[in-house]
Amino acid sequence: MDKKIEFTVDWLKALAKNAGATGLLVGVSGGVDSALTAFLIKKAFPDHSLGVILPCDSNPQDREDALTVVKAAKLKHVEIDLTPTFRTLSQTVRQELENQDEWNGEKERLSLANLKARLRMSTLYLLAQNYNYLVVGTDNAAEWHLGYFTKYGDGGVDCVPLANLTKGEVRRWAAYVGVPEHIINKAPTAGLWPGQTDEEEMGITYEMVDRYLEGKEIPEKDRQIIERLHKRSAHKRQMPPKPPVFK
Ligand SMILES: Nc1ncnc2c1ncn2[C@@H]1O[C@H](COP(=O)(O)OP(=O)(O)OC[C@H]2O[C@@H]([n+]3cccc(C(=O)O)c3)[C@H](O)[C@@H]2O)[C@@H](O)[C@H]1O
Ligand SMILES: Nc1ncnc2c1ncn2[C@@H]1O[C@H](COP(=O)(O)OP(=O)(O)OP(=O)(O)O)[C@@H](O)[C@H]1O
Ligand SMILES: [Mg+2]
Repeated sequence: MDKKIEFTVDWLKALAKNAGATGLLVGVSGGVDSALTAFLIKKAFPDHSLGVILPCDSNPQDREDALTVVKAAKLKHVEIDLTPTFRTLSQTVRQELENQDEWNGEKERLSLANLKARLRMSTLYLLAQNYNYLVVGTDNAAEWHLGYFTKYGDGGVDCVPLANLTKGEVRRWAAYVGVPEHIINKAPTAGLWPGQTDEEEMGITYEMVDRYLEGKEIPEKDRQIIERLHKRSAHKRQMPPKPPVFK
């Protein structure tokens, strides 16, 4: 594991160097994926790495956990509360569409959740240019394969160092580098609405997705869920399509 971690840290260093960037930053949520990423960027750039805590109508415990992570990683951090921005923008759009009787209440939870992820992305890029850093993503292999991320939200990043790691591997690497145990054992959540958990929303457990990605046998119904989510999210793993040249 030591060698694999070193390989990933070297990869991050080379990526930044080739881009002319002087360091790396990551949004730190209090979950294990960003915790591991926080430790990796600190290893890559001990003096030029930044953790960014971005509460957005969030559970206050997430902020506490994020502070625990940056402290454990000895990572410099900034905190920017996006709650007022989120409320202003969402209420402005909602009011305008309600005036035209076009606000889709059924889509409200998801559309506003994705807005939170995209406000975080915009904030991370503002900071990235300020510091001349790259934005490091936190998607693991399961999230990447299923498309369980917001397009141009948490999916809008400069690199995805954990994209080959199953959730189990993320937890093992996290334990190895020193992420606090209660962060590793938390139920994975996007934290986009109260009570949200990844496994409930995806309709499948990480254990099953990991087994599938490792080429092991899984029940047929789970395989179907994975393949349906993978197919449906193909557009998120590609550049936007353009029409063929008209002749
Ligand atoms: N075939 C296609 N070709 C090109 N574009 C296509 C498309 N189908 C949809 N689209 C576009 O994509 C949009 C839908 O994609 P998107 O906006 O991502 O939205 P969607 O996939 O519906 O939702 C994002 C999911 O990721 C989860 N999430 C988000 C953020 C963080 C985390 C976490 O684990 O922390 C999880 C979130 O809870 C939710 O389940 C559509 O509104 C449309 O604009
Ligand atoms: N409150 C937040 N502050 C800063 N970044 C955040 C916040 N919430 C989410 N993010 C960013 O969005 C990413 C996607 O969240 P995701 O839930 O997949 O990862 P995680 O919280 O690190 O781990 P887990 O999946 O186990 O909850 C986070 O890793 C982080 O980079
Ligand atoms: Mg999370």
